[in-house]
Amino acid sequence: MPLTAIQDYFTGDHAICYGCGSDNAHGLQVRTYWDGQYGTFHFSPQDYHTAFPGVVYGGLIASLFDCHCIGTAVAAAYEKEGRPPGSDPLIMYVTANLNVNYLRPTPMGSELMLKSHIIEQKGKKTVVACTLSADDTPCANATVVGIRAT
Ligand SMILES: CCCCCCCCCCCC(=O)SCCNC(=O)CCNC(=O)[C@H](O)C(C)(C)COP(=O)(O)OP(=O)(O)OC[C@H]1O[C@@H](n2cnc3c(N)ncnc32)[C@H](O)[C@@H]1OP(=O)(O)O
Repeated sequence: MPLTAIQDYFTGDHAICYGCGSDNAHGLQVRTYWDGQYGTFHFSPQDYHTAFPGVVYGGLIASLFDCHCIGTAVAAAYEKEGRPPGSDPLIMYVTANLNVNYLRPTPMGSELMLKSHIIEQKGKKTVVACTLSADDTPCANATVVGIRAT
């Protein structure tokens, strides 16, 4: 697994995203570690991320999927072009579609693991699938359609 997350290569206007921007002090700080096959991200929900007692808020989960999957699309695109991550010209994707299945309540108090992989890379479009697990139990999964913006 790389030591640097794909989002850590982003600067300026590309580092202000609420989900993953390193310059956004109020953001979620999503970080995607891409190993060429999977993207991995760990997140520990805080007390204020709750929906109701003991259960993580679903909108937060959607946000984690969103930025982690877009980060996966960006990292995989650099790899496909044989270029170092973050190198110019910058590769950036935006979310066209985010589809989340909530399989069971996601417990507060556990570290969450998101694991993503590429389903399709074709033209401007990349489709990414991701599973969110707590204590090795899948709690939600998602499919994200990313469209290349730059
Ligand atoms: C360095 C990094 C920095 C990164 C800096 C940090 C970035 C963090 C990113 C966070 C993620 C976000 O929240 S991004 C913000 C939320 N998203 C947005 O605001 C995007 C708003 N929507 C748009 O701008 C537009 O609709 C686009 C760009 C998504 C698509 O418009 P378009 O360019 O006209 O696309 P178009 O040519 O028609 O379609 C291209 C392909 O995508 C498919 N497609 C288009 N829309 C959809 C859709 N909703 N659902 C499924 N598939 C779709 C088409 O079928 C086609 O597939 P085919 O025929 O080729 O098979």
